[in-house]
Order: sequence, then C-alpha cells, then structure tokens
Amino acid sequence: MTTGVIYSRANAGRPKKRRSSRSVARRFFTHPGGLIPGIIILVVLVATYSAPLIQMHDPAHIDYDLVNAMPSWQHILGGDAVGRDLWSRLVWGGQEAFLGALIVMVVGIGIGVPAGLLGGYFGGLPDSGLSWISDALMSVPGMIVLLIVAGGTNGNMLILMAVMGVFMAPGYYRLTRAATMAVRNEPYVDAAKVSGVSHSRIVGSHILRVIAAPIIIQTSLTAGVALGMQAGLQFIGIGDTLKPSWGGMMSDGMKSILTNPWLMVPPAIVLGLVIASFAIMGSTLGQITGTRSEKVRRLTKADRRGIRARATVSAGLPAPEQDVAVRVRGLKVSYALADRESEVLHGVDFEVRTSKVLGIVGESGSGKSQSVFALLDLLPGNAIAQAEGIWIDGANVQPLSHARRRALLGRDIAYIPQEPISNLDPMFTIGHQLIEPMRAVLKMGKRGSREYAISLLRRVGITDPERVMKLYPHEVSGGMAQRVLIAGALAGRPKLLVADEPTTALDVTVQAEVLELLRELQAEEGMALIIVTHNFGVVADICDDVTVMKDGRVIEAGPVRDIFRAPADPYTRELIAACLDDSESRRELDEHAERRTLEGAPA
Ligand SMILES: Nc1ncnc2c1ncn2[C@@H]1O[C@H](COP(=O)(O)OP(=O)(O)OP(=O)(O)O)[C@@H](O)[C@H]1O
Repeated sequence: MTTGVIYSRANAGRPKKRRSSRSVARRFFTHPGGLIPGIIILVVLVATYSAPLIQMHDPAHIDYDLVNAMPSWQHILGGDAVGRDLWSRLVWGGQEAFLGALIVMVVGIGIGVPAGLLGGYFGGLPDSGLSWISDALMSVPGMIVLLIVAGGTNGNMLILMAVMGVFMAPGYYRLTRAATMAVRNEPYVDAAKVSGVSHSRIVGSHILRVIAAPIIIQTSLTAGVALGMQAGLQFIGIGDTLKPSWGGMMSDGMKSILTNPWLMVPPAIVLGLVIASFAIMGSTLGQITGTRSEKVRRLTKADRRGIRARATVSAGLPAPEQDVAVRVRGLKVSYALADRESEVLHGVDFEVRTSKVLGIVGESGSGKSQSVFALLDLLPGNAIAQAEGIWIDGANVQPLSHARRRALLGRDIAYIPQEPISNLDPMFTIGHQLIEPMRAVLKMGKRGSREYAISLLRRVGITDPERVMKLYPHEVSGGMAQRVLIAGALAGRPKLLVADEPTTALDVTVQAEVLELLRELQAEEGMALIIVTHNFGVVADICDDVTVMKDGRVIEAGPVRDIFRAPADPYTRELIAACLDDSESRRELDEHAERRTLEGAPA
C-alpha cells in the first residue's frame, strides 16, 4: 500500500491523474443527483431570464377582477391580493434572487478562498491576522449589520447581497485554510518545493485541486442560504417592494394566509425546490470531483449469496499436510464498483510452512496487501473475496462467518502494520494501548496485563519498559513504535504473524534491527511468519520461502535459495536486480557468483 513516486521537474507541480472537466461534466449529468437538480435550476433560471417572453401579463398591472382569483387559462396561477398576475410575478421574481445569490458567492469566494490559501499555506503572521479578522467577522451578528446597511442604502438589495457575501467569507476562509494546512505538509508538496516549483504553481496544481470539492459543496450551500436570506429580507419588507420578488410574494401571501393561503404556495415551492436543488447538486459535484477514483457500491444480498455459493467449492478439497500453517488456494478479490466488478487478485496461491517465514514480494499494486488482507478477512466492505480454500492451522476458515474469522485475530493470527506511528492512537499512552487489547481479547486483569506488557516490551528489546509505557506515540521513534506494535502482536502468542512491509517506514539501520528482532522472535516462538515486502533484500535476509506477485497473480514461488539461485521468471530477475546494493544479500549473491565462476559455470 505504499507508492513510491520520484519527483522530477518533469512531473513537478502536476498531479499524476487529473480528472478532465469534460469527464466531470459527463459524470455529473449522468448522476441523478446532478441531472435532476441541474434540470430544475436550469428550468427556473431560463424561465426567470425569459420572463419578458413567458410572462402572461404585466407583473405590476392591477386588475381588480383578479383579486385573489383562482388559477384559470388566462392566469395560470391566479391573481394576488391586489389583483396582479401571480405567474408573471413568479417568473420575474427569480431575477433578483439569482443575481443576489451570485453576488454573495462571488464576494464570499473572492475574499475567503485567497485569504484561506494565504493563511493556510504560509501560516505565521498572515494566518494569525486573517484568522483574527475571520473570528471577528463571525462574532458580528450579520442580520443586524444587514438591517443597518438596509437602512443606510434604502434597501438596495445588490449592496445587501455584497455585504452578505462578506459575512459568508469566513466560512470559505476556514474551509480553505484547514484544507490547505492539511495538504501543505504532504511529502509531495515538500518534494515540489524542493524541485523549485513556485508557490503559486504548488497552490494552483496541488492545493486548489484538493480544496475544490469542499468549496463546491460550500458554494452550493451558500447559494441556498443566500436565496433564503434574501427572501427573508424581502419578506420583512426590505428592498424595492414594487419589484416582484419571491420573498415579497411570500410576504403578500402571509398577509392573506387566512383568506387565500394559495398565494404562499407557488413562491414557497419554487424557492424550496431551488434551495434543495443547490444543496443536492453541491453534494453530487463534491462526490464527483472528490479524490475517490471510482464510485463503489455496497454489496447486495445477491452478491453475498453468490460469494457463499462460490465458497462452498472449498468444502471438497483435502486439508493440507500437518507442517502447513497457512494454505491459500485460488484466491480472487474483486471490488464492486458502480457499474462493474474490478478483479484485483486473479487466483492467487501461497502457503507458509509451520515455523517458517514466507516473503510475499512484488512491486506496488501487485496485490501483496490484498492477499494478506483477504487471509486476515480485513478487506473493505465492497470487496468480494472468493477462494478454493483458506486453511489456517489445518482448518479451512473460508466458510466461516466474519465474526468467527475476526475471533482468530489477536490470538491465532497477529498483524504488524506498515506505518507504526500512525497505527498508534496519539490520544493514549503506549501502556494503555498495549494493556487494553490484552484485557479485551485475552481477558487478563489490570495488574497482570501491565506486567505482561512490560515483559513483552523487554522482550522486543526495549530496555526501560516502565518509562515507555507512560509515553505517548509522538514521544517515541518509528523504530520504537514498531517494537511496541510487535510486542502487542506477540501478546496472544499467535501461530501466524503477518507483517505488512514492517520496515518500509523506518530508516535503514532501524530496518535491520527490526528484521533481526522479527527473525529472533519467530524462531523462539516457532510461529509461521508472512512478510509482505517489495524488497528482495528483505526476502534474502529473513525468509525461507518466497512468493513473487505481479498484477494480482503469482509469478513464481519456492524456497528463497532456489529462486535467488535460478529465478525462472524475468520479472523475478528484475526484482532481484533492483535490490542489488551493498547489503548482505548482495554479498551473498556475489559470493555465489564467485563460487559458480570458480566451478566453471556462468554466473
Ligand atoms: N479498495 C479498493 N478498491 C479497488 N481497488 C483496490 C482497493 N484496494 C486496492 N485495490 C487495488 O488492488 C490492487 C492491489 O493492491 P495492493 O494494495 O494489494 O497492492 P500492493 O502490492 O500491496 O502494493 P503496495 O506495495 O503499494 O502496498 C491495486 O491495483 C489496487 O489499486
């Protein structure tokens, strides 16, 4: 699950995959949450701005015969309390509403987004100053300011909307600042800076892309709020009362609520529909422009029935020999996407012998982690895993329920993750995080679990465990955190330990120590160990057997010595070549080559 991206000037400042605006538009208009509200807003907008064409009468013309008249062919929505045509006022009423919402959005985004980028990206004084202004603005009651401005400007709705935009700016500011702060310390942003990419380009290509989705959602909500607030102001009589407006129509309707409640209905429906459409549209746009690559779907009952039916295939297969701790046969993993299934493992086989170490090796995306997650039954909810059989310690666990498979974790099977620090909760001490699972899973008492935790920490090479127990994760190094996680994994005395790239996040000297520790513990405990790695050096260092994976398939498998000596597949040869450095494994290979040359065979 790690990806190694080398940052060069060629790709600096350019995200690897950028969704084109055409593809966003296509996905938006094929999504019901985009198409339906989009059509509603478009229809209302077109109707509003074609008001001179589609009005049936002059919206200001008073016809006493039309007072509170019910809908008819000549007046499709009837007449209001003073005898004006309701339809004509409704279509004209939207013009000011949309213009007002646009002003609010432009002012809010225009002030809030640049300020948020500035504060979030540079921090320090600009951030403190802008945050102070934003907090000050948020503490001012906006409605009161609007009423004062309304008094001073004789209810000029466009000025009022601009002021409302200023009050919306802190929302944009906070959103943009938070998203920018989250991204600014990402390694790819540091890499872009180191590559000499300008701040404006980093902001434009990396940060704006990340904040686009929340800003779009915020804008849709802002449009809805602006329409609502504007209608509220018009409702209380602010603005040009002679001009048709939705808020004004609702105010008129309110006055006649007892005599003619119908007057409220058309403006309320149109306003409600438009506000709801903006909200739904924003959420859909956010979903589409978000970071998810493809929409996933939840597994249906039919999917689950199919998985169970396919799982029963394993029932007829013989159990593995006694010295096989884990055997996986014909493992396939697919993901249920919106319109199809995407298969990422295509029938993977591997096995680990009792008290032996298996290395699963392959480049990024080859399917190593998916294979072990399927073994551990830890795949995400939309994953469909099928296998001819998954035997752990002689028992086929494939037909077992999720609950029974989960019950194996922490006892029979333990797991060591890739990123030690991020797998420890920063809110709790190391001691708490070791003791808690012991009490829950192993049902140990408080005192017993504390003593056991201390003994385990000592066992993984921590010389002052009592002190370490009191530390928080941020107070320990990566290597120490990995030792803590290894101690936790050993607690249940597992028969199988799965380590997913356990040294990737550590520096080279610590990597060697952690591997050495794993090798020692595995031998002492007699556990089977699966190490997932992309580094053949690690395989050479610690593994007895190796399974080489590529594109969700096993390319080659066998004892490490044999595969190093004579890799059958060109891909395996490439992987071995890639790990050739000054490490121990390189020396071993050189010695091997030397021996073969002395014996007269080609190296
Ligand atoms: N949740 C998911 N939905 C869809 N596809 C996924 C999902 N998780 C992983 N995949 C795909 O499964 C394939 C195998 O991923 P996996 O994480 O097993 O690779 P890996 O060999 O462990 O890589 P790395 O060394 O980077 O961890 C990849 O193509 C990946 O895109």
